[in-house]
Amino acid sequence: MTEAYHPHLAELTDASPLKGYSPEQLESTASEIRDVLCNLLATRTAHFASNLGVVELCLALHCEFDFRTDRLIWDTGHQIYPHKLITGRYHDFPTIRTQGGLMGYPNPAESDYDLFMTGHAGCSVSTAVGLRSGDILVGEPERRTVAVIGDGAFPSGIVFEALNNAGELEDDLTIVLNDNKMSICPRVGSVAGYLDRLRSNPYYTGLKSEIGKLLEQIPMLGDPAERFLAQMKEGVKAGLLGGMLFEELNIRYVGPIDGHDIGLLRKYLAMVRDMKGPVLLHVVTEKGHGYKPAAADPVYFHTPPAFEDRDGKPVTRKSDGLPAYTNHARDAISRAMSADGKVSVITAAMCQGNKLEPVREKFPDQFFDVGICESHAVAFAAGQCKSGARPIVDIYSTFLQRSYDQIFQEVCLQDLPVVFMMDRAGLTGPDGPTHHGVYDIGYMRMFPNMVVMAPGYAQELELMLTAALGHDHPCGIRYPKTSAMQLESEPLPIEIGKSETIREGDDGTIVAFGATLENALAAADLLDGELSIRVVNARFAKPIDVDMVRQAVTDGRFVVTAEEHTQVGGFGSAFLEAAVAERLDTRSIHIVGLPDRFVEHGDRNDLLHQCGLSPEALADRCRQAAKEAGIDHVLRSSTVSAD
Ligand SMILES: Cc1ncc(C[n+]2csc(CCOP(=O)(O)OP(=O)(O)O)c2C)c(N)n1
Ligand SMILES: CC(=O)[C@@H](O)[C@H](O)COP(=O)(O)O
Ligand SMILES: [Mg+2]
Repeated sequence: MTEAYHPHLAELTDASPLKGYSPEQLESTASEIRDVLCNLLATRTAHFASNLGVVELCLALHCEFDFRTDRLIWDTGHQIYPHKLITGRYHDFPTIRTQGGLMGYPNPAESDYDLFMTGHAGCSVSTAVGLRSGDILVGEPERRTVAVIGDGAFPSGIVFEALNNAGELEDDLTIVLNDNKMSICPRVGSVAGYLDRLRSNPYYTGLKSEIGKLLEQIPMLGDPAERFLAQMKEGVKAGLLGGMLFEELNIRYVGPIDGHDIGLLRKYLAMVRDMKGPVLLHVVTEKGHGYKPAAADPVYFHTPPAFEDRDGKPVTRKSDGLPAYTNHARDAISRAMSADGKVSVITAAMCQGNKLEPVREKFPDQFFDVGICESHAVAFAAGQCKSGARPIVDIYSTFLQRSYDQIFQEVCLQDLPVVFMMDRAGLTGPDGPTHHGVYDIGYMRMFPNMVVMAPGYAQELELMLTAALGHDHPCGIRYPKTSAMQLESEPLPIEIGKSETIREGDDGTIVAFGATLENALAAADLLDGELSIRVVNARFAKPIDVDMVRQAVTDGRFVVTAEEHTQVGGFGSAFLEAAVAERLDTRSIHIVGLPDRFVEHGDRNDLLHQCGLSPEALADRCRQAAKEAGIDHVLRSSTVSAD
């Protein structure tokens, strides 16, 4: 990056100099930040529109607070780039979202300015209330606390749990609601409607204080009338001044104010900073502000593919490759909804990520976007199911973790046939540990009645969805963020609890669960001439195909299980449990999955290789297993070469 173009950013080893910047210098710094963001998107996919929208807010916050001691939590954390740029990470910024480089989310390991590594929406107010309470407990009440939460994250249920607590504790707290009318798609729900009404109120330019003064002048009459009038006055005041929802929860409401006017932001941040108790400052911003194409299409520019800007026109490099599993899932869901009007699809604010926009248009009555409210999404699906509908819950594996108790109580305990499409199951790559979906086999297979399956290739996904919709119990189907292999041969029909052998072999077996099948087949090809490897497409983690387990352990000399999931409690564990139940010799079983640690962000294929799941790594694991099993594969290869 050329520092000459970003002189202010280049000098900011921390944010403290900002307090001495003139308005002109702050505006220049804002321009430098936007220039860096555009440069980044020329190199790789990243969060773009959200970051463009908080540039002024970020600068104003760091002018009015000192976050070397004060507390700042950015909800979700995808809009953290300006914060990183002004807190000493400008020079490292080109490494963002690459392995070993900066994370694309807050990361305490990078800077004391980052307090929590986050990527899941909705928790900022809770952690901020906790930070404030903790600072008081440890005798550091001088530390101020700020949570910045977007209007998409705001309806998350946990936010109202936090407001409920904050209103009672009455600890000093600043909540900045960044309202840009957008989640990833346009925001949904009645909270969105309420915020629209608040936005329609005149900007907080002092007019409200005039109204307040006017109301105070209304004369009080006798007792009964006085009480009525007092209530009416409060009602009129709240109605005129807005924010009644918050004021009623004992959270002071201030706003809405223009979130791109640094001077105005500073004025009101200074005001709310010194107010007693919890205060919500409603800030109105434009997602994508400062780059016209992003402001015009903030959905596309939420995390756009890398693009070159040519005279204000973004030109994206053409993406090649086979359609992603997500495309096949969307098409299968669409066909299922077309075939049966009782089939619904429920997304939790990920219509774009789930590629469901065409489904939303084609089946408006069967499509439900509940916002970033995954717990509600699952309980809502259970309710639909109970009524005889057939809901498909289309939620990323990692975000579905938020619904753990509803999957247990509202779905599995009731044995309701909800279908869970767990997208992004596996390593998501640059998004890193907050987004890797690597625990779902573990958390889903523990519940009685649940079926857990995974397609190993494109055609299998629709077969599995059809089987799930025809199954009268809960089902989870997991698939990763990658293109889907096309299988040349005709797939076997799906039979619950049955696997399929894709390739025969005598020395050992790779049992692949899900999309790892592609690399397992490639590994077997690499071993041709050395080892004869059988490859099984497991299809089910629960119920696991016990006959397959028995055959794999007894026919060959070793078994390698492969899954894009933590080794702890995943498919390999299920395989072992079945082998033990069958009293098989488990010494020949090798489990390949993710290690019991948080896998960092990076290129997905690099991470797969480092975790032993690339074709090369799986082939090496088979060589090691063969050696342990006493198969002298080197001899075999020399035998082969002797022919
Ligand atoms: C629990 C959870 N569900 C879904 C997501 C996916 N997600 C990331 S950002 C986003 C939209 C956030 O909207 P908002 O809070 O308004 O922030 P903005 O991008 O508008 O600044 C969503 C749905 C997530 N990060 N966490
Ligand atoms: C911040 C967030 O959670 C989303 O923007 C997420 O990064 C989207 O992931 P995909 O790009 O895989 O849809
Ligand atoms: Mg928003």
